[in-house]
Amino acid sequence: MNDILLSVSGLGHGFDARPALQDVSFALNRGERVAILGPSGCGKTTLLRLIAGLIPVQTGQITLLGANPAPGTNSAVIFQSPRLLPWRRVEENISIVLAHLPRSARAARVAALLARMGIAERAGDWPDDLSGGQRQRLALARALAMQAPLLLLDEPFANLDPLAREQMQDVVLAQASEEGSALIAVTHSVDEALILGDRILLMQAQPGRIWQEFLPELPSQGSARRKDAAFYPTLATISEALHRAAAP
Ligand SMILES: Nc1ncnc2c1ncn2[C@@H]1O[C@H](COP(=O)(O)OP(=O)(O)OP(=O)(O)O)[C@@H](O)[C@H]1O
Repeated sequence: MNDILLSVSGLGHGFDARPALQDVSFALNRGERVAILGPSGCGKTTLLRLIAGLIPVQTGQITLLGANPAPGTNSAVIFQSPRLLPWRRVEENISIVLAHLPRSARAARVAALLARMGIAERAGDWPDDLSGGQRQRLALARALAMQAPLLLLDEPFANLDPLAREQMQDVVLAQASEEGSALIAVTHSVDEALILGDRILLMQAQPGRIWQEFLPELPSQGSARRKDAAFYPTLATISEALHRAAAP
């Protein structure tokens, strides 16, 4: 049974009359995970920002179904750089999005998220005193704290070392599963697309559009997928398609 959360239809976007996206349409079910893969400049970030409501829609329609009427509560975006509040301590950077909870529930939730991210002992520190990787973990914790039905990831693991990247991918996937959140992950990496997505939309540039869709059959979840027999053959097939998508 389909339970559609997001519908994107005939979406187009231009900057200074230069087309960045053209006729992008897809739907996303509740709890579904989609990776958006494509060469540099094909409009992945623009698509994500439109879905997040960070830039206004010019052409086409984006509908979040059954959305909470309070603005900003239906999706949580995680960017490549952390975008923290440097004048708030680590724990306050998370509790600020939990103002609707009673104080004790808020504290428990902040503590649980910091522990899950492996930065519990930094709760009382300033963000500027954290390492780059720890700051990104905090940004992930803050986005997950929102318990939004839709998580939007714009390469948030790109600046992490490979081990931390794998850990954070798995934490985000586990948390999304527990909350029943759907996920759209923008990435340049076929490996990351296969780890995060159950469905992969491959885009082409000039103008940015969806070119191919892949539904890899990988029984495991998260980084454990690398052990599935189909993982590397699927990676090879999609890498080849990505090269063709990027060809002039
Ligand atoms: N604010 C802006 N003003 C003008 N042009 C923009 C703006 N944002 C994006 N563009 C242009 O729109 C196109 C798509 O950009 P976008 O950042 O969405 O691509 P992308 O696929 O995310 O790229 P990358 O993988 O390199 O991050 C590019 O040609 C880019 O130069």
